[in-house]
Amino acid sequence: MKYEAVIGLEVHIQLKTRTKMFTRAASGYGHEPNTLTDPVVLALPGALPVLNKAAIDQIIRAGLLVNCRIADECRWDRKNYFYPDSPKNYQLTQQFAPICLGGSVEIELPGSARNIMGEHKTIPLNRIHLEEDVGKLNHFATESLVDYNRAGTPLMELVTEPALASGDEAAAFLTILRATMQQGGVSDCDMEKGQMRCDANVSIRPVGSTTLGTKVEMKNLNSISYVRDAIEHEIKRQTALVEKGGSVVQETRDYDGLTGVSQSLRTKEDAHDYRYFPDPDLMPVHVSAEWKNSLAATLPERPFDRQRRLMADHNLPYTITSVLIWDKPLADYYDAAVKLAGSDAPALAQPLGNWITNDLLRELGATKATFKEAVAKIPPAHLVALVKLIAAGTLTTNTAKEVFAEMFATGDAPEPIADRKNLKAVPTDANELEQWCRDAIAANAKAAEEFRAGKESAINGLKGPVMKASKGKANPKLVDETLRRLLAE
Ligand SMILES: Nc1ncnc2c1ncn2[C@@H]1O[C@H](COP(=O)(O)OP(=O)(O)OP(=O)(O)O)[C@@H](O)[C@H]1O
Ligand SMILES: [Mg+2]
Ligand SMILES: [Mg+2]
Repeated sequence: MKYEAVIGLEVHIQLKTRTKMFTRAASGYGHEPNTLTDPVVLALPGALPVLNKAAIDQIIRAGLLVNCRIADECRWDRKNYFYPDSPKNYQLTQQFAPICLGGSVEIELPGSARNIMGEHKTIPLNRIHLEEDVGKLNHFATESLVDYNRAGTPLMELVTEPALASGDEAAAFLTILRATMQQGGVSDCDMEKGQMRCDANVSIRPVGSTTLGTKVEMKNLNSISYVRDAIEHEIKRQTALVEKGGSVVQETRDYDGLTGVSQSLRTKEDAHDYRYFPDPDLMPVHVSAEWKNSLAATLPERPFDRQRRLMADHNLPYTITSVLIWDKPLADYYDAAVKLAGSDAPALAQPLGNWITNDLLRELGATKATFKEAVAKIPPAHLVALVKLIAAGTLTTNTAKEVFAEMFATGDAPEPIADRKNLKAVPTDANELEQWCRDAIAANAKAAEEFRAGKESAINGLKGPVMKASKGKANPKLVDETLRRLLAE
């Protein structure tokens, strides 16, 4: 029998807010242990929570970015359990009335080659709710110490429907989700800092079956490639088990990304009973249409929407757009440049894309400069000016590269650089140019003949001698035009 995998993800993302969810204590990472605390975070007797509106703003923005319906009202529940990372023995969450309902995420699967767009699929979501993060246990040789700095940080939990089919799909999902939330300013989603964490639920079923198999939840997956590996590993483990006549037991497993080995953490028998109940200290939150709309107005274009627009409006190839859309400042730079190109945009849109995704990024990599520093050196207007000089034939691709390097080094505009380095094609006397062209045709009768017979590339054999006669200073565009005119005579 053939089996297929069914996967559902639970993704926790820390929301970017200045302070914690129910108190004024600061949110942050990398501080001295237990310095970002106060009586509310530590759950000292008598401390009462006060909701941070910024956390609700952020989760509404997150929900709108992934097409959720925003509930008119959401409420708070206590999820009760004892563990030393939680100072108050319960976690505030939204079990029964979450703020974001449904929704979907568009993913792109890997294409057949790097330069070919992969298939797009829509993954339905179940909900997104808000909860508070817990503290962190640090284990040493003989003791464990708890750091409550993370406790109380606003944390969204996004839950997908069981609708993904492979580790690759899960990786594609997390990749676009991370970019969308980063670009929307919802979170930095740095997985190494624990700002984005994922649990993967995996089951298998016979191909064609519509009922779900028993799921296993894989926890502690702290990179996208570990999620992909853990899922593939778990699909193999379950398939082998079932093929041997065994059956999958519902359990939580821990996957070690370094060794690629998983082990059972707990099975269904000791599954938690969290004794959820409404929190008596917090009021329900009402979300008005005005509140929602004002947040919707602050959202950026989503990456795949942007890609479709760039391809449709500027005829950009997939290879260029698939570099731009993952990096908002880079794509914004491109948009700014095209806007400045004005009526020349149709001709310059693609060269601009090439210069940004090839030359600018190469220079960034080579100099280890930040993008901000690069933009300070080469503002979009300077790049547009450079591309215009090439289009006009004043610079050749080669001389433009030299100018570009100097632009990056000095922050100067291209024109003065081309002047002082004497790189501009010199406006040649039309008669002189025509004479050089006539000489080249006469001296290379064979190439001329071939061109006239339809061999387009033969004209290059005539351009060389003309450029040589001009000592490299002739305007290549004019040379091309003049040669064609004379050859047509
Ligand atoms: N049979 C199944 N096979 C694969 N995935 C499943 C299956 N049934 C449910 N899932 C997925 O498991 C996840 C369940 O997450 P949810 O947060 O609702 O519950 P939970 O894991 O029990 O709760 P907790 O937040 O306490 O871990 C969802 O992503 C869902 O799509
Ligand atoms: Mg969950
Ligand atoms: Mg779970």
